[in-house]
Amino acid sequence: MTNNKNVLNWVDEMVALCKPDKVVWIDGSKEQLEEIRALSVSTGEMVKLNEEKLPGCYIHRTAENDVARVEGRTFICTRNKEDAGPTNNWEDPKVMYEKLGAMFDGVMKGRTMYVIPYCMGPVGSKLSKVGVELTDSTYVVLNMAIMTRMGQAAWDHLGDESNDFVRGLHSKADIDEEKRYIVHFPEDNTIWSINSGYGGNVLLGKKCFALRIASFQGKNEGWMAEHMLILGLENPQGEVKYVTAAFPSACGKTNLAMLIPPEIYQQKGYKVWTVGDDIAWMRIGDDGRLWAINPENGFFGVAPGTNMKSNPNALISTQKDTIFTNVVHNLDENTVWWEGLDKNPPKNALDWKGNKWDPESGVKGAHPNSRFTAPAINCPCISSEFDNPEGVPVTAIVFGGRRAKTAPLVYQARDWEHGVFVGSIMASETTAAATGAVGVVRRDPMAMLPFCGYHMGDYFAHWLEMGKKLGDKAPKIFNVNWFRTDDEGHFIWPGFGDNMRVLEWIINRCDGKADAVETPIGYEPKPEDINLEGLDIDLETLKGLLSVDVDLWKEEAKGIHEFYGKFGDHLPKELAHQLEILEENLNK
Ligand SMILES: Nc1nc2c(ncn2[C@@H]2O[C@H](COP(=O)(O)OP(=O)(O)O)[C@@H](O)[C@H]2O)c(=O)[nH]1
Ligand SMILES: C=C(OP(=O)(O)O)C(=O)O
Ligand SMILES: [Mn+2]
Repeated sequence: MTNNKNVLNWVDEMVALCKPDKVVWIDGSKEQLEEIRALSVSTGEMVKLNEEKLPGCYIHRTAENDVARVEGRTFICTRNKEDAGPTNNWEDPKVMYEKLGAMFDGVMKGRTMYVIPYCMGPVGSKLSKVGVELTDSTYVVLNMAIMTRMGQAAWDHLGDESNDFVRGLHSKADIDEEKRYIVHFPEDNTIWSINSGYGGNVLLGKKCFALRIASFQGKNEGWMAEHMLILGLENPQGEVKYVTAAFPSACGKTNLAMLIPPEIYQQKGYKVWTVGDDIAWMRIGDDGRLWAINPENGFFGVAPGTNMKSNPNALISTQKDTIFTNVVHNLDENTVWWEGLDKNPPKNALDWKGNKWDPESGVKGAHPNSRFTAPAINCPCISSEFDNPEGVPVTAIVFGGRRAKTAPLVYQARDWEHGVFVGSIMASETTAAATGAVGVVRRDPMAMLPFCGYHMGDYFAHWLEMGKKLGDKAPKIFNVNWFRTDDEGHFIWPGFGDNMRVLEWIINRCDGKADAVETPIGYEPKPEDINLEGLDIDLETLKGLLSVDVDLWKEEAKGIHEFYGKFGDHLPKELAHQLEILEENLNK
């Protein structure tokens, strides 16, 4: 399938280490994938769902202790500890290779090793990169087949000589949490993942390659790998402007990427097109603008809360050729269910643990981080530019997170440098996407805290550097918060489709068509410039959503000082200066 010696030698080496009984090279053909599906049904790894209602769909359950990313067991192994920075777990690569080498030794005895070639990004694009994942899990093969452009095309993209591919090794040997490791060796383009079967830990093209390894490559090669959705907003004249947005895991990327505008906007002819829902790779184009591609080929979305009202495009995307993980299995219909799908939980069903489930019991049927893996081509609003090797030009970059108070509905950075500051001080409540407490506010710069493959201070410097190169062609930078709550803890802003009203202001700002007011933290809309037509939110409530509480922000500034302190002399002086400006503004 490939004559690339770099690939062949490395596969030989890993086969010698893992000692599988059999090695199967994945060509991505329909026949081969169908065989693997049948195999995975025969071993109980997956259950085939109702072919009439959910054609080509399967359900899978992970182990109960293996349902989310494990940040405490995720490592960046650079030769110098300093290069991994204060926000990553680190170990000496030699020590880690030895330790994990012992765990991988013979781990695939009696098992099959699958060799998965995949291309991140459109095949043939200058922005795309190849990875190879070796795994003993058919679930991984079938998910990678949805999430990436997998098979022969990837070998063709790589060519016979290139050594520029990411070497991924995964085994699901033992599900003991204490033996679980998700390890990156960015200097060797290598990822080793052992003893997990959860998507974020084992679909190595996604967070491991497309963010952690790629961010490191981007720093060295002059581009950016970001935890961002990409959407195209079409106006009534048929012009499309592209927006990227970075929100932490389970904070609304997939939903915003597939937004359906409210009725009044649809009537005027506004549309949103999805280019990507999780990851953006961005380079400066020949025209000096920033261009983005989505390196993925599918959606690994959070199931709970997805329904025909909140996100019909996502739900429709899951109606065929989809793999569901850790959702409720409706036994009468052989279909799936999750909290927030509809008001009719199935009576005869298994919960995400595989136990008989009683919807009246008060126990959740689906895991809060249960997921669907759905092909991008299923999405009714997939962009015509999805496969464009050039990508799309970015007009605006949006940061955001879950904040019950502090952050207003939307504000704009004064310039790129201030925008980098705004991204760097992002904070958000933790979610079920990673193990650990949920709802605790933590700093998560650019939504990259768990995904930056090098020193985060140097990452900020890279952002500043990109801004210098982009000059006046740089996208405008904004911050949003859909999650402000009232005194009873209810979300004030309706969110979802109505986020269109905020996007409209953002695009109008970029076009020089909307005014703004200056606040201590940046530019905000004049309340009357946010269209509230058809909403039961009055101008006073909107003013509340836009308010900047100076006392809260003074506290915030203290927190930023503390956070910045971690980065020592890696913190760019521009950001320290921006913090001074913020404090001056707050004390005015
Ligand atoms: N209140 C509110 N919740 C939202 C909004 N957008 C998404 N969510 C919820 O946030 C959770 C995660 O959303 P998702 O789009 O899957 O996040 P992702 O992991 O960043 O892609 C789901 O429970 C959504 O229903 C919004 O605008 N407002
Ligand atoms: C795949 C994941 O992504 P997200 O929640 O950002 O969609 C994850 O966090 O495991
Ligand atoms: Mn998502």
